[in-house]
Amino acid sequence: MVSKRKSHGLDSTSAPTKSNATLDHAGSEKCGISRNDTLALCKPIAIRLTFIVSVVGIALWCSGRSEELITFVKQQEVVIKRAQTVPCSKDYDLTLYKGCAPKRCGRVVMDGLVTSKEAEHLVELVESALSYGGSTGGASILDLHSGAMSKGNGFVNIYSYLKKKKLDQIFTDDDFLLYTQIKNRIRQAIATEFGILQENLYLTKPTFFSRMTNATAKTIHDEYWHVHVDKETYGSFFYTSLLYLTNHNIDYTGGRFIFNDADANRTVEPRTGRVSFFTSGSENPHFVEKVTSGTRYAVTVSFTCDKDQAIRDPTSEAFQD
Ligand SMILES: O=C(O)CCC(=O)C(=O)O
Ligand SMILES: [Fe+2]
Repeated sequence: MVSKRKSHGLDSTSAPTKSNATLDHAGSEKCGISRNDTLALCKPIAIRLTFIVSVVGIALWCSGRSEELITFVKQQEVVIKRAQTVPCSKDYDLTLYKGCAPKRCGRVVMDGLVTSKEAEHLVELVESALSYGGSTGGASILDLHSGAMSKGNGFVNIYSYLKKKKLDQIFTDDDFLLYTQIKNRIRQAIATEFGILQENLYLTKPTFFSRMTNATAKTIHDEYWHVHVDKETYGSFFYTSLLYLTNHNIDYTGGRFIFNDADANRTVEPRTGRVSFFTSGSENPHFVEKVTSGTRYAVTVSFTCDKDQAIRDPTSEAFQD
């Protein structure tokens, strides 16, 4: 998606100059005719190209999307809080979910919620799980709650997989406790920032670790770079949070998180321990830029206002099922 949108950008800005230059050159060489004739021949092509470029430009303008790239938070910065309010979509039922659905929408980035040590511990945890699996393509997930883990071109249940292979379960009670403590800190921060009671916010599924690389996608599950709206993609989400476990431009290149706003693309550059959270409706369409080298780790932890969509905190009970 990134590359697609970027190529649109080229079409609408630099393409006219580029195309005309190519035409001048290739046209006269190929035709083997005089410069005047070449100009006459190339004119209709140039007109056609100008037309195509204008249509693409108008289409972009009509879609209300711009190619401008604004850095919302840089990797090197340490931010206590950076917030942006955006007008809410109509995706929320404020009557049914009074006191929880957002009356004010937006996005917030905080660096003080999770320590580097905690983030590093989570990387070890996900790495040890994925050593038993991992996607053949560029995106692997591990869902602590359901046990779903990418393996090859599909998924296995990590808990039953280890049991079947008579291997020790790799997560301890302390690992689950750490996950729950972090989840509670994020839930508190979301509740404070959006002016709601944290008791009304429930953890919902899927909640998963992700590992992204530049490996060629083998299935649709590897294509993490498409613009999407979490409320549409996952159904139950009201508030999405992302905890970054590694650093953009240090541990990997590419892989920035991008809000695809009407006036610009706004990037959040991942940093170890950085938490980014936002309302999950269509006011916050987003995608992850393709990773170009290295490995990107993150955790998606999301919340719903719908009690029926609540899940319990993952615990070692998962092994017993
Ligand atoms: O990892 C990220 O930065 C974003 C992931 C995402 O968009 C999602 O889990 O829905
Ligand atoms: Fe998302």
